[in-house]
Amino acid sequence: MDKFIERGRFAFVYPVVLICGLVVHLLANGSTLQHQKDTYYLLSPNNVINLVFAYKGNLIWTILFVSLAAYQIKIRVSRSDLLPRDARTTYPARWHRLGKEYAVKIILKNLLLYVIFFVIDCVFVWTGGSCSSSATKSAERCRKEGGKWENGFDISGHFCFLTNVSLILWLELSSIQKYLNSDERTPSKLWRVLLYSNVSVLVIWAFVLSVTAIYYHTTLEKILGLLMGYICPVIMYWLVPSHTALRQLLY
Ligand SMILES: CCCCCCCCCCCCCCCC(=O)SCCNC(=O)CCNC(=O)[C@H](O)C(C)(C)COP(=O)(O)OP(=O)(O)OC[C@H]1O[C@@H](n2cnc3c(N)ncnc32)[C@H](O)[C@@H]1OP(=O)(O)O
Repeated sequence: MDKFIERGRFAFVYPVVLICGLVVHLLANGSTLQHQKDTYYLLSPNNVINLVFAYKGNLIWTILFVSLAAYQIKIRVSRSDLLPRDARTTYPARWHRLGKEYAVKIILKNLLLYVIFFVIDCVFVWTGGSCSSSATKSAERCRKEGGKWENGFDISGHFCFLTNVSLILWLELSSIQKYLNSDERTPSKLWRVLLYSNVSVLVIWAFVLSVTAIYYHTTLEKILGLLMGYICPVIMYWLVPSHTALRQLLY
C-alpha cells in the first residue's frame, strides 16, 4: 500500500477502470446489460451507494480532506526541529502558512469544479439537452427538482467528479506518506485510521466508477469525463506549485 501511494501509481487507477469497463461493455450483450441495470439494485441510479458516495461526494470529500490537512499541519508544524536553524520559523507562522495552503486548496477545488460542471452543463444544452421539469440549465438543479436531464451530450459527471476528488485525496495521502517515510517514524495509530478510512472511500468511489464504465453513458462521454477528472489535480498539485508567482500568491 505504502509504495502504491508513494509512487503515484494511483493516477492510473481511473483510466484502467474506464478501459476495463469499456471492454466489458463491448463484450457483453446490450440487452443483457440493460436487464442487469433494471434488475440489480446496486446498478440503478437510486442505489444508496450512488446516492451517498456520488451525490454526497462533496461532503464526504471535504471531511476527509480537512482531516488529512489537520494531520499534515500537526506532523509538519510539530517537527520544525528537523529544519535547519535558518529555515526555522515560529510555530504560529508555520501553522498559518500551512492552514492558508489547505484553505486555498479547498476553495480552488470548488471553484474549478464549479467551472467544470458549468461547462459540462453548457455542452449538454448546446447539443440539444434540456430538463424535463423546468427551463433550468443545471443538471444538479434539474435532478433536485425531480426532472429528467435528457437528449444532450452528457459528459460523465461521475467520471469527472469522482476522478477529481479521488486524485486530490490520493495526492494528499502520498504527501503524508513521503513525509513520514523521510522522517523514519513508525506510523501512528491515527495515521493508520486516516489512511484506511480514506482508502476505503476511494475504493468505493472506484467501484461506483466501474459501474458507470459498464452501464452508463457513451464511450466518448466517459472518456471526456475521465480527462476532465485530471483538471483539479493538475492545477492544484502541478501548475500552481511549479510557478513561483502562483505558489507564493496562493499557497
Ligand atoms: C482558476 C479558477 C478560475 C475561476 C473562474 C471564476 C468562476 C466564478 C465562480 C464563482 C462561484 C463559485 C462557487 C463555488 C461553490 C460551488 O458550487 S462548489 C460545487 C462545485 N460543483 C460540484 O462539485 C458538482 C459536483 N457534481 C455532482 O455532485 C454531480 O451531481 C454528480 C455526483 C457528479 C453526478 O453528476 P450527473 O451529471 O448527475 O451524473 P452522470 O455521471 O452524468 O450520470 C448520469 C446518470 O447516470 C447515472 N449513473 C452514472 N453512474 C452511475 C453509477 N455508478 N451508479 C448508478 N447510477 C449511475 C446517474 O445517477 C445519472 O442518473 P439520472 O440522474 O440521470 O437518473
